[in-house]
Amino acid sequence: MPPIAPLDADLLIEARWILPMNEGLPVLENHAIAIESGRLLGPWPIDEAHKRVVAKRKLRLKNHALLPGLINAHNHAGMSLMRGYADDLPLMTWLNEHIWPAEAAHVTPDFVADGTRLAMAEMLLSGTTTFSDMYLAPEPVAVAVEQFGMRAQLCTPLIDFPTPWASDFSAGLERTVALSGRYHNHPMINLAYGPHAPYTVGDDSLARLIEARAQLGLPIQMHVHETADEVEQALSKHGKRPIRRLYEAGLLGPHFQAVHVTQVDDEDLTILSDSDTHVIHCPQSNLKLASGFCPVDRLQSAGVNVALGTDGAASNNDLDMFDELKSAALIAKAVSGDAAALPAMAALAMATRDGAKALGMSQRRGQLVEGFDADLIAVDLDAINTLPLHHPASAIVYAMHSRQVSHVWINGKLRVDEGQLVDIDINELKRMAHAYQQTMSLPGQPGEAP
Ligand SMILES: CSC[C@H]1O[C@@H](n2cnc3c(O)ncnc32)[C@H](O)[C@@H]1O
Ligand SMILES: [Zn+2]
Repeated sequence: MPPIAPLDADLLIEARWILPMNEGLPVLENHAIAIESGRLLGPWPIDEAHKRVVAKRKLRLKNHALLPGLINAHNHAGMSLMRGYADDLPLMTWLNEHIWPAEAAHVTPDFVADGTRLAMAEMLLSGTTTFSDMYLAPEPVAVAVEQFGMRAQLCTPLIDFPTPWASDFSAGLERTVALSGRYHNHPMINLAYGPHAPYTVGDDSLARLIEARAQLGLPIQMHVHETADEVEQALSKHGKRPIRRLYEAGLLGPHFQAVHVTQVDDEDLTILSDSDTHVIHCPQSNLKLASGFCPVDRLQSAGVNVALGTDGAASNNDLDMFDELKSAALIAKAVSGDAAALPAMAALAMATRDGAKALGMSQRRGQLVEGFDADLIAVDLDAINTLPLHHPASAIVYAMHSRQVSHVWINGKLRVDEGQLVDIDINELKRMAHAYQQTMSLPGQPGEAP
């Protein structure tokens, strides 16, 4: 047998554990993985890796686990500047009386860019490499995403009333065409349509969206069945539940990402499963707005792909996907009455492989396997709260804190090194957030008697 020619690599990472999140691969112990030109090589046992790879640099992470970068499948990144702005309210009061008036008063393209930069710093430090965003000015978000070196699906805001972005739904569709021309085949940015919700998008607009999609073929992300009230009001207004209305309009399918989905009857379940529609679960936002509980176990048992998102920082109030996946795992057990529901590996899959599937990226992201994009993170498990360590997935999901994220690579580039952002001035971001705190100060807060 002729000797195998060694492979060149930019970096070889040795780790105590690797969680490839591939259905055929177990958790690997004392393995190494390499990065070459933004792609992954390996993984192999450490000894074999040294024989196979000639690397420009090597990194030894002896107490760490490597896993795919987390995928936050639903966010409104610009809303980070509204963190804590209107707490302890139900969804429609929160939106109608607080958030939409605040957006009308404060949201400009600069506000969206600044809020997105703050959000991306928080997401990078807590291990997110890809996020989906639906907010009021996708153009400055795209510029900020390129600056920070993250990956994003940008959902263009489409709603039946004027926004700072577009005068109406049709104008939003036209701007989507322009944006998709600019970012077609972009390595870091994907576009999607972001019709806001069934209660803000009428039947005419749904029909226009279907016509428009026939040309661009983009995915669609929409808030759907967020609360019981939404479903009841739709029954009075349209005589059918929103999932049936969207299905009859011809909108559902493997390109459709339904966010929240706390209300699911048997017919909804059949529609979602038969149409291969994806569900994006946002457990902490649903808890905080008292919106309800997404029946993750029932959906997954019916074959529905469920991804995970934080929603915006105004309803969460953070963008920490490790925190989110722990909440998802615990709530799934309580809601189904089954402690075996959503075990640790399945919760991690929701935040990685299943997120990639929902966003149409599963051929290249969400797993640590040869040829996939080098979007990966290291977590240091040698901490008081993760010892003793019987199983890395258990430690990561049930005990770890996101401050244990030590390294983040996206497209092979180091974005977090030893827990610090690379090439991003965190103090400048803090000063910017403080400045918005002054200009957006709320009457009577803080310190006002309750
Ligand atoms: C059209 S841009 C997005 C729009 O959505 C609003 N929003 C933020 N969080 C939620 C939520 O949980 N349900 C419904 N709408 C939400 C946001 O404020 C923007 O106006
Ligand atoms: Zn949302």
